[in-house]
Amino acid sequence: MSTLNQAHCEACRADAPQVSDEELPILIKQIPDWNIEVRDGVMQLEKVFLFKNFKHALAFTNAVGEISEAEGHHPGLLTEWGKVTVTWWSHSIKGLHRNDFIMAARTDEVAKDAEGRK
Ligand SMILES: C[C@H](O)[C@H](O)[C@H]1CNC2=NC(N)=NC(=O)C2=N1
Repeated sequence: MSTLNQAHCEACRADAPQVSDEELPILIKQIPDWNIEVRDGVMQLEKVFLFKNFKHALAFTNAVGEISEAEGHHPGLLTEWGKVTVTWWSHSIKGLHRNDFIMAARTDEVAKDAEGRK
C-alpha cells in the first residue's frame, strides 16, 4: 500500500464508511503533527502553518487549493496574516475518511515547498 502522501482520494460517497476506531490510531500516527478536533459532532483533522507574512500565507493557501481541486476533496482554510489553519474532514459522511488523512499528508508535502515558512 502506498504511503499517504503518495496516495489519491477515492470519490466522496455518502454511504462511505468513516475511519474506524481501529484505523484511527494507525492513520493519525502517519500524520503526527495534526490534531483531531470534534466540532458539532464532526471529527476533523487540523494543523496550523506559520508564515513570515500574509503574502506567503496566501500563496500556501492557493497551493493547497490546487491539490484539493485536483483530488476533488476540499479543506477548510482560514488564512490570516502569517498563519493558515487547514482543516480536513469529509462533508459527505460528516466525519473522517481515509481521504482526509491522504490530504493532510499531501498538505504537509505542499508546506515543505512553501516559501516564507516560520
Ligand atoms: C460534488 C463534489 O465532488 C463533492 O461535493 C465533493 C467536493 N469536495 C469535498 N470535500 C470534502 N472535504 N468532503 C466532501 O464530501 C466533498 N465532496
